[in-house]
Parts: sequence; structure tokens; C-alpha cells
Amino acid sequence: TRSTRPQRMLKAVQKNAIRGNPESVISAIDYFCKHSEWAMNVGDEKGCILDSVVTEVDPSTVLELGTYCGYSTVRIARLLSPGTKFITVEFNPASAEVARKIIAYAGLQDKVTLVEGASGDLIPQIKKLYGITTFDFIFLDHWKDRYLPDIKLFEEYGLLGKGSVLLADNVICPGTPEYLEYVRNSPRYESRYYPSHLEYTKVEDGLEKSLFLG
Ligand SMILES: Cc1ncnc2c1ncn2[C@@H]1O[C@H](/C=C/CNC(=O)c2cc(-c3ccc(F)cc3)cc(O)c2O)C[C@H]1O
Ligand SMILES: [Mg+2]
Repeated sequence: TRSTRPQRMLKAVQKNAIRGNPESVISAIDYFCKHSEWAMNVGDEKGCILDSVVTEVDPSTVLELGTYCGYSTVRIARLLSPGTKFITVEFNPASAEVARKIIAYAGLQDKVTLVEGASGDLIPQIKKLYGITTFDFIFLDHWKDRYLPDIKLFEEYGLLGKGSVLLADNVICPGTPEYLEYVRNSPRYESRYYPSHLEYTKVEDGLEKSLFLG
């Protein structure tokens, strides 16, 4: 049967990247998406903004929602200090399998816990299952209509502390209007928009960074 796009992306990594070299894995995926097949990775332009926010926060605990093929997982994990707890959530088993292989190819498997499941099911259990009290950094890049319900779950289950930073992809394209309205109008967050473009295109998109004020 025909391969899937994630499987073809994995093949491109195995063919063009250097095992144990995260930068080469990132470049191989970006090259594949620019020259072979577009895919919904955060990409190199928004990826640089992601890098700068992760570096600025220097988090001890990280959560990513929507692993997909592991591109942003590799971008984040390569910047983390030793001992950082990084959980990434993916509910599609085929995507999760490709992501595990791409993360391992980059040599970052020991820095990442990939959890298969739906974010709405997992978030209420994270404290119990992983011994996390609060997350210093959260990257939202899953179904766009899940951003708002999930940020409310973070609040409900006390997973945000004063200074926690949430970074949301695609707030313009495909767009997350309800989430944006919430974080920009809630007195509990200080939000800032980082203008950029939809990965591998000239279409406008951007990232929204929201600081939880406690
Ligand atoms: C609730 C939940 N729990 C766990 N994993 C979840 C989940 N919802 C999605 N996921 C997983 O994340 C991944 C999905 C992410 C959704 N991202 C998107 O739909 C997405 C779409 C586009 C886009 C833009 C313009 C276009 F013309 C076409 C597409 C661009 C992006 O950067 C995206 O992240 C894979 C899925 O299995
Ligand atoms: Mg995205």
C-alpha cells in the first residue's frame, strides 16, 4: 500500500540527515517540505521564534500538544538543559511512531517522553502520572479548536504557575479566534503576537506568546 506523508518524511530524514545531529534532522525536514511535499511542521521561520522563546524561558518542565512527526519536538529538545522534563502528546499512533523514530534519529529520545493519547484525556492525569506540578513552557500545535478547552484544563488542574509561558502556533492560519480572544482579554495573561508566515509559504501566520500572571 502507498506510504503516508509522515513515512516519506521519515525516509527523507534517514537519507539526508546525520544520525545524532538534531540540526541536520531539522534541515532535512525543512528541505523535504520545501522541495518535495508541504507538511504542517512549524517550519524554519516560526521555528526560529520558537527557539528564541524556549531559550529565553529555559524551562525545567515542557509540554507540547500535537507532536505530529516530531519536528518541533526536536527543535525544542535540542535546546533544553539536562534534567528538563519534556512531555509531548500525540493521539494518532502512525504519527507517534514516525515521531519516535525521528526523535531517536536526532539522538534526543532520552530527553522526550512521547505520550500517545488525546490531550483532553491526558492533561487531568499529568500530575499523577508524571509527577509534574506546573509547566514552565507549553507549545500548542494540535487541533486548533482544542487550544481553548485545553488552556482551561491547565487552569482547572493547576498546571500553570506564575511565569508559565504558553506559545501557540497558527493563531492566524488556520486560526484560533476563540483562544486568541481568551488570552488577550483575560486579566490572568499577558499576551504578545509574533508575526510570521505559514510554514514554507508567504501566507501570513504567527505565534501568540501568553505569560500566566498567577
Ligand atoms: C486533541 C489532540 N490530542 C493529541 N494529539 C492531537 C490532538 N489534536 C491533534 N493532534 C495531533 O496533532 C497533529 C495535528 C495538528 C493540527 N495542526 C494543524 O491542523 C495545522 C494546519 C496547518 C494548515 C495551514 C494551512 C492549510 F492550508 C492547511 C493546513 C498548519 C499548521 O501549522 C498546523 O499545525 C496530528 C494530530 O494527530
Ligand atoms: Mg502548526
